[in-house]
Amino acid sequence: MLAHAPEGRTSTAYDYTATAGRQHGQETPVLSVEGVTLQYKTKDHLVTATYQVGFDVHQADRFVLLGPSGCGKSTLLKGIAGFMKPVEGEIRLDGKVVDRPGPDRMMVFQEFDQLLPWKTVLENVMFPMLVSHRWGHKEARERALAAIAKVNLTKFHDVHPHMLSGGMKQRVAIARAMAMEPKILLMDEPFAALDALTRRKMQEELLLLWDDLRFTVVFVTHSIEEAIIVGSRILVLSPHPGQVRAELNSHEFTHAHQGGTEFQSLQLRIHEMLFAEDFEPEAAEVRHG
Ligand SMILES: Nc1ncnc2c1ncn2[C@@H]1O[C@H](COP(=O)(O)OP(=O)(O)OP(=O)(O)O)[C@@H](O)[C@H]1O
Repeated sequence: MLAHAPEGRTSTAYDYTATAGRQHGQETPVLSVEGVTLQYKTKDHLVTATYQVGFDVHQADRFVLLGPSGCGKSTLLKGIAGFMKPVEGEIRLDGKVVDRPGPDRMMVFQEFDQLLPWKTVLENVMFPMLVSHRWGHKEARERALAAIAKVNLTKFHDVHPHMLSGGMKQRVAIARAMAMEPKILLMDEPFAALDALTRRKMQEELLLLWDDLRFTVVFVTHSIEEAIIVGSRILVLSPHPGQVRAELNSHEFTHAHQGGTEFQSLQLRIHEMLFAEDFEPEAAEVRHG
């Protein structure tokens, strides 16, 4: 079956479900989003960005929020990060309601200018560690150097961001976030502005890093292909305002499967879910919220 059925129910089509995501049993999720509606109040309008969205993210999930432009993916990340409070529902991290930002949730953005231009790579990676006061200078330096080595930038630790390519800057941003040992890494279309080859390389590197460290990540994208490759689980959101259409497992797909029959069927199926005007979610595919 294609979809993950939260209550143990099953659905039709493809069998992509027997995954780690399903073996958590009673384990408390790292992140739990329940019936979350997020709104923006502007001078003239009330914009509902997401409507009653619900999902659980477990330890070591690579959880992808996938949906068309404007469906509220970034807004959901802002809610998880604690920058926005839901008008309805609840977001919990390790069981505690999220009501403010914290160093346990580190964000990596699409923008290349998320690094401080006047600081070197090493100083950039050390910066949040020093600000958080969780580590002293010496330890922060050691941790930063280790994180920089993990993303293969040791030779560049002393240079300033303007000397780096877009992909290298993203690796620094990832190293900076990982060095903080967040409970959850939040990535908002981190590779969208990269050229196709660099994007693919970055996806591969992220998966290698995950193989090594098994961190928990929520990854936003509007690319179906990227969602299938990067994600172990995919939450498919409807167009604006974002509502859950399905929750799928895709942990076994890598770049090597691209173009294969199963990969293509999953791509097509997700495409239908995303864009069919008269989409009727199968009961077992819907994650209520
Ligand atoms: N600061 C804001 N004030 C008012 N409305 C906003 C604001 N930010 C986003 N919105 C609206 O909320 C909705 C969701 O936006 P959001 O950026 O979360 O979507 P998205 O799925 O991340 O889109 P994209 O893939 O294009 O980045 C959109 O209708 C958008 O216009």
